[in-house]
Amino acid sequence: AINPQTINEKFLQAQPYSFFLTKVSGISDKYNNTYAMDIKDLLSPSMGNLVASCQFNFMFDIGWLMKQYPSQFRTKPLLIVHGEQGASKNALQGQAIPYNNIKFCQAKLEIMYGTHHTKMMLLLYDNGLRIVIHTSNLIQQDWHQKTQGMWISPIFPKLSDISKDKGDSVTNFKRDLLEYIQAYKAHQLKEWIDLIMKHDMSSAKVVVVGSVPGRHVDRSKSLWGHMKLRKVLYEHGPSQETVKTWPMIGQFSSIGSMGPNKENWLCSEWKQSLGTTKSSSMVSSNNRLMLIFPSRHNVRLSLEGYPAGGSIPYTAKTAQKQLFLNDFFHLWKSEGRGRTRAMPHIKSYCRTIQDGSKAAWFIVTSANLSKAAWGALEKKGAQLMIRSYEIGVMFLPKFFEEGEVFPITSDPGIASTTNKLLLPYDLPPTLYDKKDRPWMWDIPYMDLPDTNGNVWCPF
Ligand SMILES: CC(C)c1cccc2c(O)c(C(=O)O)cnc12
Repeated sequence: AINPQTINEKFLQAQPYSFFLTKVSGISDKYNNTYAMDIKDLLSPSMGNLVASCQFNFMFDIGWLMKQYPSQFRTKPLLIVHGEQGASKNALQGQAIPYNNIKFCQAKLEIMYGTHHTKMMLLLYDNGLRIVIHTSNLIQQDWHQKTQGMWISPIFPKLSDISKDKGDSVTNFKRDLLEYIQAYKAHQLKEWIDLIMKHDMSSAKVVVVGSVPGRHVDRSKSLWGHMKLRKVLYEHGPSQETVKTWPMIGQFSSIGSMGPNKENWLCSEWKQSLGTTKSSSMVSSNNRLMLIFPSRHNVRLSLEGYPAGGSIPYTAKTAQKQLFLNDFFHLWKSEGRGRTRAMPHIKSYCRTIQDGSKAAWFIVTSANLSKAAWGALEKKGAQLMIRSYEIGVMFLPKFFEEGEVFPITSDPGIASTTNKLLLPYDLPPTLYDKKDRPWMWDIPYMDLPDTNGNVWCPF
């Protein structure tokens, strides 16, 4: 169906990638009726008869979240996995006082500046278990007028009790998901770990790419962050031959401090990981790295206006320390998806041929462009230091029987009649003009009004 009418038709149309954007209010329905889901769709009875759920996230509006569940599911057990401490932990728990079905699990954050960014739903139904890995906070504004991404798993059926099968897929999705959740070492997660173990995830076609805080050494160094990406590309990536001239693209909604020049981290270890190919991790430094990040005018002219920048927390202080990034910045443009004015909160990474017709791989993740999220090598590369919890999924052609590369498009009409992977933004990316500047959320913009006629005074 070109224009699916039901949630199930929408879900089926987006297979086998099952990569969706969130619904955006204020744009033509045609951009929301396909390859897009609202949170109410995800929690709808059409997706399954909910028995219990677990919500991993960073920001929560519990009252709003409960209203997104259909009324008959609002009393089902709900575990909230968060990273709050002290007073903000008490405030979060205070939000849930009216709901006796809600329990909490506090993810430990023992390294400074770490955050619990991971956004994931575990949805237990009477006939199986569904996993959603996404980029939206559980607050109304994150599902209103932003570009957000999600991967929705099929319903994984229960393993038959006598089954000796581990129920994993060729991408080791189940092993990696379990390893990620076990890394929390939280007793509140034990029942969900046991549930995951009891389900057959052999149909999962994506690879988990997660980050867990710590100083990871030896075998653990390649379990997380950009070193996991490097390992996956070394084992399952494109051949050096195929992609040697192909640029790498990073797209994100915040940026960390990465040293005074590109050789400190961005174009050394991080770019080396993105540039890894099958059985070769020689860094082809002449490959272009393109960074898609909203400019000041992208934000000003967005559906939300300057307030969209409240979710794009790049500070002038950090920007000032890394002006080399200005050569890499490209505008947020999503005409194909009708979302040029829906500011990105999605984070995605890929490697594509210059004309944007093919991709060697694609990742949707909670991870912004930061050492905290992807990790930084220390002790002469012997350890990978990660500050935050993150999770994303990687799409590799070989696991979708697509040969070595994906045909890609950013036009839903083309995607619905072909088997192309539908990207969230237009390709090739558009370089900033000379006078364009990246959005910074902590400086005033008084010279030009935004969509709503307002200026921005962040003091
Ligand atoms: C500076 C921090 C607190 C911040 C501000 C605004 C939006 C943020 C956000 O959306 C995330 C996230 O989604 O993980 C994480 N930190 C965010």
